[in-house]
Amino acid sequence: MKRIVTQYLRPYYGRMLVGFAIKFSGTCLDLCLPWVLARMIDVVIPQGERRAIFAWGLVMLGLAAGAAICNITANRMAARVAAGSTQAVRADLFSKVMYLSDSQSGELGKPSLISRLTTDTYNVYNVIGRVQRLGVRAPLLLIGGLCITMTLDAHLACILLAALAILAVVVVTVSRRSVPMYGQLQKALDRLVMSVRENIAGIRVIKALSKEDWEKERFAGINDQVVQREKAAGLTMAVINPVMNLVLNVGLVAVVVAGAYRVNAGDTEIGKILAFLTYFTIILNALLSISKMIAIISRGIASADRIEAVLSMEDVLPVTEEAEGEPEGEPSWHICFSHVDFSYTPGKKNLEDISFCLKRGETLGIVGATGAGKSTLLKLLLRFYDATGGTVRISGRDIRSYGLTELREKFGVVFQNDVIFKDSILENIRLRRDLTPEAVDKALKTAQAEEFVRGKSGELEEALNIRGANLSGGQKQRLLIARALAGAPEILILDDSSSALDYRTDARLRAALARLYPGTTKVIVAQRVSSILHADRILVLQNGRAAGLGNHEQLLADCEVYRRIVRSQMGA
Ligand SMILES: Nc1ncnc2c1ncn2[C@@H]1O[C@H](COP(=O)(O)OP(=O)(O)OP(=O)(O)O)[C@@H](O)[C@H]1O
Repeated sequence: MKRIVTQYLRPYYGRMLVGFAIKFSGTCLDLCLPWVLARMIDVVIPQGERRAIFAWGLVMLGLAAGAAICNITANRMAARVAAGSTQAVRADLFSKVMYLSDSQSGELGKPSLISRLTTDTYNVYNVIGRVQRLGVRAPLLLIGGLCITMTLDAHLACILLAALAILAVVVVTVSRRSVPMYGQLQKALDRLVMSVRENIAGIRVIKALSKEDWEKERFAGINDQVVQREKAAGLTMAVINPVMNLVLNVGLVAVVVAGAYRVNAGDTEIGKILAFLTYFTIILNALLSISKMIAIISRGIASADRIEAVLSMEDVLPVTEEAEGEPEGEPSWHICFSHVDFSYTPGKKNLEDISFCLKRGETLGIVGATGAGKSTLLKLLLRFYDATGGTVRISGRDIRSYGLTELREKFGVVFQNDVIFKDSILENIRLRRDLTPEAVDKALKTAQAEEFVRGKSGELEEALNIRGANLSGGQKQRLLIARALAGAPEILILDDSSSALDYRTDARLRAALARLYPGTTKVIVAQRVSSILHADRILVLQNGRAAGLGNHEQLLADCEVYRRIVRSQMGA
């Protein structure tokens, strides 16, 4: 919570101080009202002077109106501060999430990141608002009310103190039990979000394998856990209100009975008893508000800690100077991997001693069995991860010496199962970039997407469904390739992204790429040998190691793994 208070609330310190002062004034006015009422009944009305009664009536009206104006003003200021500061927290958290490395977001988990951005920021909003609205008011009503009741009638105040003690014990006991319960509930909700996300994303697979019942059972288990925890927390909290009402009513009866005796004995007056009853209600409600505030604060602190854990994550991909004494790479090579090793987890090398270089405009094809490390190699090139050994260079410079934005601007990328947004075809290609219509047309033409885009309605403005649900697999791939090409990238990366194209379209795509983007260096991962057959260099990966590097003919002559792949796909 420290960072929220010192960083995000700092711009609002002044406004919050003014808000607290206004709230303080409004609460003081509220506290004066019952005292003035007592004076009216005990002193002013018995004197029978109309003007005095009228004047005191006006005082009461003024107090009530002043209190209302102050409280409304302070509450509105509080709402603005809570909304403004939470907006800043959410914006920073969102941009931090955008820049987290793959390993960091994998460690936290996507569902947890989603709840940090949604539920947790909402909890923080609630705390900031609630503390401003009640942080001054409730304690002031409690302490101020107690002081006034002491001066009104110390004997009756003892009844109030006894009721307060009982209520304090109940509130503390219940809060101690319920606060950890809400923590547990939040964790169960995280699991629920994760399950929903997985199920919705994989709904087709679930249907295809007729696993609906199994998934329903699994979901019911998680749902049940949420319900149990909600119930446990709810049932515990359910004690507070009825006990509070019971204590309040018994206390009021005791005050009325004791008060009646004292009025009869001439020790006090009716007005004071009436004022006392009002203070009694005010004080017990203040205590209840404080207990609720404590519950909201503890939930908010847990949420703020989860948010701060993300915000304070170290940058694991810092930009470095070129290492001292390290020879600059040969700038005539556009991309150069030199003895690159990489492990996702210590102890197991997922890539080992990978070396290859490409000139500007050349094409590298990468083939290998599933899990051989093809996508991992691309992730190192894009610097989603840093190599654990060796160097990756672009234009002779270690990629770690580029700023991440500068580096990634060089690329046009299509990953496996990339995302189509719920937007028009044009926006899906442009992605808020400042592209000329000619660049978009050229990309569409190269990606062989023009005919189906124009064929659909002739309009690039046509809206697409979320995840491109109204497109076929091949159409989606062509659109994604057009998106990657539209920015005229220095390097084009295609990760198994023409697999859904028929052979003729795939061949036309390769020919157009060579003709229209001759200066773009292409790195193409493909399961189909035909897609990379004509590449200047082909890297054959096997269990993270290079089993062969060369063009098609060289590999056919020298590389048994490649020969096997070709034989299995194209026959002898
Ligand atoms: N985030 C990750 N954390 C840990 N291990 C991973 C991670 N991603 C991939 N791996 C492992 O690294 C190895 C290489 O994976 P990679 O995705 O690079 O294979 P690939 O050749 O692209 O496979 P495919 O053709 O199936 O896409 C695999 O053994 C995989 O289990």
